[in-house]
Amino acid sequence: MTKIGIIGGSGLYRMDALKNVQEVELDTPYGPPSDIIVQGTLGDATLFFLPRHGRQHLIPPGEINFRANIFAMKLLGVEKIISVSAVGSLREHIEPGDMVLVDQFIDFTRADRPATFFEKGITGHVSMAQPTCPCLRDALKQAIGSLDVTLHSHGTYICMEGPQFSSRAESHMYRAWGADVVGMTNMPEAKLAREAEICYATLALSTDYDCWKEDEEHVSVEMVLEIMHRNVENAKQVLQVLAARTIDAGCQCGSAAANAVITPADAISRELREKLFPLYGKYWQ
Ligand SMILES: CSC[C@H]1O[C@H](OP(=O)(O)O)[C@H](O)[C@@H]1O
Ligand SMILES: Nc1ncnc2[nH]cnc12
Repeated sequence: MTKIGIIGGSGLYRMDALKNVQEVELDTPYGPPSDIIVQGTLGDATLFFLPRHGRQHLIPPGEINFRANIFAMKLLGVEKIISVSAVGSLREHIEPGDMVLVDQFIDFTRADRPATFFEKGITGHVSMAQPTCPCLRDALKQAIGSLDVTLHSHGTYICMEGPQFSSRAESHMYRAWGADVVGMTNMPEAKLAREAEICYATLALSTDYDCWKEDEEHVSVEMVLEIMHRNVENAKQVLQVLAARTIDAGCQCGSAAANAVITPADAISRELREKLFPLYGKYWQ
């Protein structure tokens, strides 16, 4: 059975459709993940659901322990992660309620978000040229195709620091930089998934026009949650359809770190090798 991790964002805190549900409480070398992970079956897949802000939305974007979340998914054997995220639209044609299959990111986070597993005695550089998994995106595209939802099958997500929403000048700047949607959470999540050799794709739900569009009301939490409540069932439906299908395995995500580590294995301390064994042990046998 394919093991799929779902990282739920604003407005998606549970997945009631899961069968054979078990709650998994895990710890990682980086601390505990955002919440208990709910494991269950859906169609032909085993799903692991983790709300990135916690079930009660206690964790703001800048305080999410992204390393713990991704490491926990790896410990559970997750091979593919779908990030479900609320985003502001930076383009007229991406309307609130639309879905966007993000394929590129701009990391504009600025505070202290630990963004790598390669530190303190090991150096590695993975490629982020194609930061999302083409096979997983394709499977999501097919699944969304069966619903009555407007889908944009490409899009660049700029990850801002937050937690405040952007100023109008920033919103215009993101547009000038080529971003299509804005959010606060997909970085460093996507980078860490790549380092952990887990396929990653973002199912973004457009909830607002941020604040660049002067004929529209500027974004507010109320607006985001209202649109999310109306559309979260669609996102769950997509996951249900996806879980019933076979996802093409032709991507390179599972070996993303194969040639990334510069530090020779015998120069990495035993302690560090033990810590990172769930991620890179296969290269150190
Ligand atoms: C509640 S509005 C801002 C909030 O929503 C998005 O969260 P997520 O990506 O987890 O759905 C955005 O990134 C902000 O964290
Ligand atoms: N306009 C916006 N800016 C940042 N994050 C968001 N999440 C949803 N809408 C957003």
